[in-house]
Amino acid sequence: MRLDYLSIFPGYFDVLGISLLGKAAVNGLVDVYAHDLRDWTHDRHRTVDDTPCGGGAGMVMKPDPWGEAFDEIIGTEPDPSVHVVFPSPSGEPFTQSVAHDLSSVERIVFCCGRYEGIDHRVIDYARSMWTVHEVSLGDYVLNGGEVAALAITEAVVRLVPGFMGNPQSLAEESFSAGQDGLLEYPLFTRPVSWRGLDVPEVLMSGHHGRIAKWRRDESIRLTRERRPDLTDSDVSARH
Ligand SMILES: COC(=O)c1cc2cc(CO)sc2[nH]1
Repeated sequence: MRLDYLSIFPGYFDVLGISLLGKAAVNGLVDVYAHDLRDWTHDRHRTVDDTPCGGGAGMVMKPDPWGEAFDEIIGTEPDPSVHVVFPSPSGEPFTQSVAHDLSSVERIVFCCGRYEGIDHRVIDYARSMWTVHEVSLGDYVLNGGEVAALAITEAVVRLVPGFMGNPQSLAEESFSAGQDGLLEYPLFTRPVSWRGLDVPEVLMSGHHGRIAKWRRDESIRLTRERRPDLTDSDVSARH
């Protein structure tokens, strides 16, 4: 998998050389390239923004540098196998399902906006050439797309076959298919007693059936308490 990042702050992506992602990059599972959008400007100030047409506060990212960067980094011919991701507060929700879909593609280009956002024609042009995902991580404001791109990257790359040491750990996570859309149950390890707090006895019983039931019940309880939106009618009936 090749990952490209287009940003006026490419340094954000130095972190991808660390930990698991670093290992994946080393063993050739993932190739990471960060690019400074200003490399495709031609004026002395390396200008990437301008005032919004129609007025309004702030600045908008000019389309020209993006187009020239696309030409050099991706190419000038349409190719639906290239997936271009625009993190955006007005995007579609980024979910584990989207992460799963992206984990099997060969190439992802992340376009990180700053200022008030990117001239919309950049997104329209990208849609005419590649497979585009405008995705939101949630209903909150960031100053740019870089942090969102890092979060999306981690969610996607950890699902790439061969990336995680123990694939079984993927199966039991919140939001993974195996959990029926429920939140993950509470986790415990040794010591059994810690600062007057004990591991639930059932988890030390060695009784696998009782342990599985306790975990399921906890997942249902947590989901009902914290994420009623996830417990739609038939799911709650099933539990
Ligand atoms: C100029 O701001 C951006 O490009 C921008 C991208 C994103 C993604 C967010 C979380 O979904 S908030 C946000 N702002």
